[in-house]
Amino acid sequence: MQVSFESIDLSYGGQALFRQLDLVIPSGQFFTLLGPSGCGKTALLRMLAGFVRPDSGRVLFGSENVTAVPVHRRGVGIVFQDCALFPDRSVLANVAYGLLASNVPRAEAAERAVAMLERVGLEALIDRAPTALSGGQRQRVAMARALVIEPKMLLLDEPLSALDGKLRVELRRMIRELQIEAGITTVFVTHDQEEALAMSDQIAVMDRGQVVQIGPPHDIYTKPRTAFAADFVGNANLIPILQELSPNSAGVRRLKTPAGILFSNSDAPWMSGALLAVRGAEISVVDRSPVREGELPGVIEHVEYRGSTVGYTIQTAVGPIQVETWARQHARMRGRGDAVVLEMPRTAHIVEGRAC
Ligand SMILES: Nc1ncnc2c1ncn2[C@@H]1O[C@H](COP(=O)(O)OP(=O)(O)OP(=O)(O)O)[C@@H](O)[C@H]1O
Repeated sequence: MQVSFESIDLSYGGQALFRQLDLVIPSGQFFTLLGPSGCGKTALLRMLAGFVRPDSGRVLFGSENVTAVPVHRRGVGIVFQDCALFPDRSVLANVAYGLLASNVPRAEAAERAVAMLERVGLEALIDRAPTALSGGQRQRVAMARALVIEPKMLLLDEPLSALDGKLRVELRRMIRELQIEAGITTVFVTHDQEEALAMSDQIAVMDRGQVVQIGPPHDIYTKPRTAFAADFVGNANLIPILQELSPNSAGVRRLKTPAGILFSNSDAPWMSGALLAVRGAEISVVDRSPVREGELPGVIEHVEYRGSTVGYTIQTAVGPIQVETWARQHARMRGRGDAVVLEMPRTAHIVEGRAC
């Protein structure tokens, strides 16, 4: 089912959060609202659930206007960060609850709840109370409870943020598999860019009540439109562009920056105030002199060994540049104070100004 927001206005205490916001979430997609705290992602999700009504504008499920339809009549499954399970009922009773509330016969409700609990790997724990489960297990119960009612849409409000590293990765995979199996339109709220990139069909990047870019993860990462999107999704180095010069003989764009001439294959237009967004993982650290076009000299200020990668902060004429290199076993690690040259990638993308 396609979901749309049409000309939404919403203010809190006289402060406008959304002004004429339009957004379409295509049917069957895993669609992520990604942005920093306070940008309005939860408010949009709550509008879909029916907990919040816009001051004006419409929320549509398919072609049906649901703006005034209450929560319990919207037919959506919701998973919150804190699960919100009934603590005094068993896992099975928690999952069967929604079915019984919509008058599914008891035996059928139990059968469907058990099948769903098997699907999330909890069949051995159906008699336990939620208080006797781990955080990850509780989120599995919450997913089972949301999906067992065969909702029209699944809403996920930072469901993984209370969990730690490995478990998060395991659960995000399970959630994505369940979503693909059910083919259900899913709206996922997160401020974690890696989670958004790993799970989504499409990501809407939000900044202060506005959707600044929508696209598949690869497009958002490789072709951010604004400095905000480039920096929020994947921590780009942002370098001011003073002027565009004539391309080199291979047709690669040449951009004048305060630290010399850099290259870019970006198809985005250059305009005053534009920045060059360069991913740290695409920069090579080399020893070379003299420095050529497309390179930046610098001095290593900070080194972070991270196991599979090494992060360097390198001071240059355009300020500190973050670089991430693979830490292969025999690769030479450089040290603080080393003078180096940065080979800047042609994949650097031109973005509109204003960082986070
Ligand atoms: N019930 C409310 N009353 C007043 N202001 C509110 C209310 N709900 C949200 N806001 C404000 O609206 C803005 C957006 O809130 P929202 O919860 O949607 O942000 P968010 O992007 O989900 O952030 P977070 O990641 O911190 O949850 C915030 O500035 C918040 O303070």
